[in-house]
Amino acid sequence: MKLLTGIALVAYVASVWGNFVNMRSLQDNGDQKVENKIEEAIAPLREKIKDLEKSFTQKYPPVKFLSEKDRKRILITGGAGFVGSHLTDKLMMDGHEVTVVDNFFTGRKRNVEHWIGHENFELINHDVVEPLYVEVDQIYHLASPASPPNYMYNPIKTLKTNTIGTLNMLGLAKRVGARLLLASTSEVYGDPEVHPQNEDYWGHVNPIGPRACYDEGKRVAETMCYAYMKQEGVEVRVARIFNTFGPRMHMNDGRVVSNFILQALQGEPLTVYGPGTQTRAFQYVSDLVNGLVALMNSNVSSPVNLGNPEEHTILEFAQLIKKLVGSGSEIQFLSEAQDDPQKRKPDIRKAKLLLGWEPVVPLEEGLNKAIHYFRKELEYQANNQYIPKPKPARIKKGRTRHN
Ligand SMILES: O=C(O)[C@H]1O[C@H](OP(=O)(O)OP(=O)(O)OC[C@H]2O[C@@H](n3ccc(=O)[nH]c3=O)[C@H](O)[C@@H]2O)[C@H](O)[C@@H](O)[C@@H]1O
Repeated sequence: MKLLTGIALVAYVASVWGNFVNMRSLQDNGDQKVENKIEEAIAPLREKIKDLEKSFTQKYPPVKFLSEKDRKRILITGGAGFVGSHLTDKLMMDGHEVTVVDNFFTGRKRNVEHWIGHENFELINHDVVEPLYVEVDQIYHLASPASPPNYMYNPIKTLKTNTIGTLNMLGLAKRVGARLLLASTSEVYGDPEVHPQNEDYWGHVNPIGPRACYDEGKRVAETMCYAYMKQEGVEVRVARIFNTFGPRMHMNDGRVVSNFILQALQGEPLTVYGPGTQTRAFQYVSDLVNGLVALMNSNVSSPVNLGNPEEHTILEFAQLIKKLVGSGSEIQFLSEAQDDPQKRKPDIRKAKLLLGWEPVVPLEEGLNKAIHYFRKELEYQANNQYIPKPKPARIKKGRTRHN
């Protein structure tokens, strides 16, 4: 009896197992088919993703490989601005790790968007007036509006940026043992009584005039650098930057180069402030960037002028831009700007001697590049303007329309 029950039980289990196996294989077949179909459908998508990944990794400008020993972690404050973004390009292409900090007051994401996603690049939306905690080897401290209309727009903020902002960056340099380069300015010489201006000249600045927020802000920023150097042993570099121009200047920058080029391109009058006899010497942005990097990596801790000594009157400059653009614009004389420096030209003997640096881009070549850039910007603006489409008349069903 026991044997019979056992045989019946085995037979029952065998039949249940058989059914189960049959059902599983049917289900497996069904699942397999579904899986195959899904696989077929997503295969082209997989290919597309691969292509996208490829184009994504290929889209960055070429970056040198640097060994751990040579690769530096570099912070650029104001790195999304006009000069900062060109410096970002140079340091990224040289193979360093670059962190850009910008509050986007005058900087723009567009200036550095070609690096977003790169493993060596980081973009932080931050105002240097607040402390910052990052680990870096070098700090290029460029954060500050630089164009007179921009820095006069909110003088208190300009002062805070150049004083509290610089203190914060020096504090960071001290904490992490980084070297800091301050982007100072030819404006520390004010309306100069010495011509050309060398680094030993103490300047002639009106401390309560409209430019003072920037001029005095930068002067005290220099003072802070040397106080941190003497008291705390922070390594500092100070670049006194003279008038600089090039692509990525903001369309509304308000400085003379972008104003004249945009006015000439649009057939509007070129606005000369005063009689146009005041002089400036203009350097192309790539020359400045090379000078900044050379200074940072030198052993020169005292201030160094970086500029192009080719001097022109503003009127000559207006005529040159008109000629290069091929523009029929008039020249319009407006009232003189208050405390406008009457003569400015850098003495760059120190940079030549100690850094082996001098500008190499001729003025007309640089201007042609800037003209090309602004022409494209105007086209970009024209193509991206929002023009609202006329709304179709709303017809409500079931009701008579009264016109
Ligand atoms: O370009 C720069 O890097 C420098 O620009 C400014 O100094 P500024 O020389 O006054 O610069 P601009 O506003 O470009 O003016 C240059 C000259 O052109 C004149 N100008 C400006 C604009 C304009 O439409 N028309 C015009 O005649 C100004 O009155 C001034 O005499 C900043 O104050 C500096 O810190 C900065 O280093």
